[in-house]
Amino acid sequence: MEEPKFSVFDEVKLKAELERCGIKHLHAVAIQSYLLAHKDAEPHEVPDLPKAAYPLLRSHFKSTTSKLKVEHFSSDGTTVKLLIEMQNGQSVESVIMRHDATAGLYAGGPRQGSPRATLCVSSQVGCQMGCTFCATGTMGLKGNLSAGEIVEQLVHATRITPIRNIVFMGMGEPLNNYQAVVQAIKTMTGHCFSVSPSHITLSTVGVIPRILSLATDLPGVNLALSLHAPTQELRCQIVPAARAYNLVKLMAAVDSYIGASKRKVFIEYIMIGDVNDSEELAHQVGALLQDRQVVLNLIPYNPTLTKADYKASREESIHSFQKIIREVYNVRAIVRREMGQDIAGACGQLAIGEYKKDSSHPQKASTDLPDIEELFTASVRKP
Ligand SMILES: C[S@@+](CC[C@H](N)C(=O)[O-])C[C@H]1O[C@@H](n2cnc3c(N)ncnc32)[C@H](O)[C@@H]1O
Ligand code: SF4
Repeated sequence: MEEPKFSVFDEVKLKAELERCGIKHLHAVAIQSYLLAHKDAEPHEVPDLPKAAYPLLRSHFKSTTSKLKVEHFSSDGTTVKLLIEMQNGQSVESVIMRHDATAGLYAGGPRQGSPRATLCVSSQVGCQMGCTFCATGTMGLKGNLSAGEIVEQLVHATRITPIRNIVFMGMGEPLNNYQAVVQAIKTMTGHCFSVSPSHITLSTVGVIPRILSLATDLPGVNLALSLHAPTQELRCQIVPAARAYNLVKLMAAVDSYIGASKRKVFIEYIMIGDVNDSEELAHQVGALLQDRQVVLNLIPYNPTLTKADYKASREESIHSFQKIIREVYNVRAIVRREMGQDIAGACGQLAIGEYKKDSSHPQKASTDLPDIEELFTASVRKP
């Protein structure tokens, strides 16, 4: 079998290989930048690159180790889902959401700055946490992505449209692939991509020991906690990982994170009809979150092919839940507008193969990409 190549967007590996050849670190950035701009470049085309690097890079010098296979467009033209195949044959999905059409996104806040897009990246193939409402959870864990493979999702997306915000809310639990995620974020915020740390949000189901190290390892990056229930008992029913990570300890970890990072934390709460959306639970959520530096995001449940017989909360239930939390407990609470549901590209709908929700929507091969305006209006223009 062919030896796997390392991704040149895995900065740590690239620098180590260059160092072995006695070549300076700064060339790593030159190589990455050139490959970002020139998909099919050759080593000798990179300006000022020492000749000694050519043989080393020739074997690794593909713009990406992964391939963009398919894009799906949402019918309203705001969302594009990318299917990306790794060199080992496994695939993940990433989703681009057009920022100026997005309300309630985390990183960078809604409608700020230029109309750039938000990219939702995957950190694992599948996920071992098994949340009862999540399509990715039904897959189990198939593998971890390398730092380079995580960054390459940004490379593919950037070739389609400039990306302003990145959310780790695709497939996988980022804190279960900690080293690779930390390394990937360092590369994304480094000289080649220059994404602002405050425009990156990492979402976790609550892996306590890693939450505690995040403030030190990724200062300036936003944290979102998928809470979904205000009591240990209910949380265990819908989020199996809660059995290992007790709610009292989890909230203590969030407090430590807020203290160390001096940043507010986003709390995600999926709204499942007749499961966790009663007024009584709204009071419990309010009581749990009041006096903490948090913003609550209520996420209407997106239909998935999980075993559980869930339905989305009714709109009235979501609004009375939100009202109680805001007005009785003075906690900031936002209802997140979901994008890309019709292409199974919304939160929790990402899955591969037989785990996938059917989507009979416009698809396109990876070659011949349209420009950005065409891309985002392609589906609405179709007859
Ligand atoms: C897919 S997860 C990935 C990040 C991380 N594993 C986590 O759970 O936070 C991103 C967000 O999607 C939410 N989610 C999962 N399944 C969902 C569904 N069916 N409908 C709405 N949101 C869902 C999760 O709760 C989480 O807040
Ligand atoms: S919600 Fe997050 S942690 Fe839970 S199964 Fe899905 S990806 Fe994994």
